[in-house]
Amino acid sequence: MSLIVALDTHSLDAALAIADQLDPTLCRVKVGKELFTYTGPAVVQALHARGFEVFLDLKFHDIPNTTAHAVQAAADLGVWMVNVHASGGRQMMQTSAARLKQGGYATHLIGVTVLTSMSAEDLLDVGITISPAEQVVRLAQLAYDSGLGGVVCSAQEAALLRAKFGPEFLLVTPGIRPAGSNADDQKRIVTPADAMRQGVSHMVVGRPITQAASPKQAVLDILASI
Ligand SMILES: O=c1ccn([C@@H]2O[C@H](COP(=O)(O)O)[C@@H](O)[C@H]2O)c(=O)[nH]1
Repeated sequence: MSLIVALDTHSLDAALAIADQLDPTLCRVKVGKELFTYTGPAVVQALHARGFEVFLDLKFHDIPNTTAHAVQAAADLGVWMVNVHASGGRQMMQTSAARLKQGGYATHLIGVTVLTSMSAEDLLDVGITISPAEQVVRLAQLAYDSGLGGVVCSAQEAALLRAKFGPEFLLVTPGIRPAGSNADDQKRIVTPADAMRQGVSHMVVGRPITQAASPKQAVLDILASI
């Protein structure tokens, strides 16, 4: 199991101020839509220069051709991991996975299942009448069949997916909250220790680390708790 710190900040300087308190041998970092939209590839290059492996969390969701080219563009930046929305469908995921394979890229491609900010009620609003866990399994199966190496899900669904897809399938889980910390906008939350027990491969933690008085100590505390 490894830790990924979500650097959700509004500038290169703000992101690097946090990254410079972290140890690339203890965690990876995640660059998401906010930071990447402000900085572009410069932040990825700066993080690589500091020795971090980067998960570029842009959650691509478009027609197959566009998505596959975007995935390749991410891989050309040398990122460790990139993702697409599994709800973009089989052809979109297959085309993207094939592009990485043909290009010989080492970048991991994973599929977002159901956002950890969504509950059963939220799914109903968008016309999905099954539970979050059932929808996660459905989309994870599609991602698996389409040749992706793993999924983004909540650790609440991790044990189910681990049993179904085996030890190599990557289970990347945001919505991690150390006991007693604020859930913020996350709805399917799990503590680091429980996530570990459920068999996740990578846990993603943002605000509990980036907004801590000492991000470095917050990382150490999470690692000590698992
Ligand atoms: O289902 C998902 C997919 C992605 N995320 C991203 O993870 C981090 C979580 O940050 P916290 O501050 O720990 O809540 C954030 O960058 C999200 O964009 C997610 O939360 N859920």
